[in-house]
Amino acid sequence: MIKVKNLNAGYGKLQILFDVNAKIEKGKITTVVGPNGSGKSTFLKTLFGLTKIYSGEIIFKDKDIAKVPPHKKARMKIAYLPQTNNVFANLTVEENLKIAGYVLNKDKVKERIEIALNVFPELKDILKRKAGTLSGGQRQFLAMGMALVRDAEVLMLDEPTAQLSPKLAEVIFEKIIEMRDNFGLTILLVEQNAKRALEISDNGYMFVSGRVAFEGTAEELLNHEKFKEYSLGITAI
Ligand SMILES: Nc1ncnc2c1ncn2[C@@H]1O[C@H](COP(=O)(O)OP(=O)(O)OP(=O)(O)O)[C@@H](O)[C@H]1O
Repeated sequence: MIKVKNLNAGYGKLQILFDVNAKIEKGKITTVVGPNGSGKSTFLKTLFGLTKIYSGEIIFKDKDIAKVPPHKKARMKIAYLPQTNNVFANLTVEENLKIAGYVLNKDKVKERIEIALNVFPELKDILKRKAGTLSGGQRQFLAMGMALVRDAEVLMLDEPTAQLSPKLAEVIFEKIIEMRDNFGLTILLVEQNAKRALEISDNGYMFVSGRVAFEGTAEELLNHEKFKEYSLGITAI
């Protein structure tokens, strides 16, 4: 679905990603893990067009979209959910859902909101609440629901379980699985909760210092000696 070729990117002159090659397969969950500061978030931002790309290609549906700006990528059904500020705080839950579907016609928006509320029934009772007053978990449900309203094909999630209780984190992981299995979404996930994230994933990448240190099926990563050491905190890699 998305093929990343020899990607070099960063912020201004500060290069963060070095020669990254990756394949994000259609209808699968791909998780990026790695130590703090290894460039995981920068990778997602780069795919969405929010950093400076020095060289390399991002192939999506046979086209190089490396230079396509974020608003056009959104129209190409690529959704990016940053860690924070992923909803409009001053608008209600309902307004957020409606705004997510602004490019669709009215009937279609209604239909998509219904679909989103079926996946996130937790939102049904809080439709009139301002998004800024929601708990972390509710906000995450809303942000993911908005991506469903938009009918996104690719969903890039930056640490969706950050600061959530283990129980709520588990609910988010279940929703991610549901979005893959029931809607065929292609999901790219960055997670601190590396072990659990890989357990629900098909494929994985381990980033170290802005480079792909190793890659494989999620199972291969989970069983990789280096990954075991890293997740046990024995080595910083
Ligand atoms: N807007 C920015 N401008 C300049 N440097 C930045 C910016 N955002 C991130 N960086 C730097 O890029 C490097 C990689 O950060 P990034 O957030 O991509 O790592 P990460 O692997 O997602 O880390 P974490 O797990 O801590 O979120 C860090 O050194 C960080 O300080």
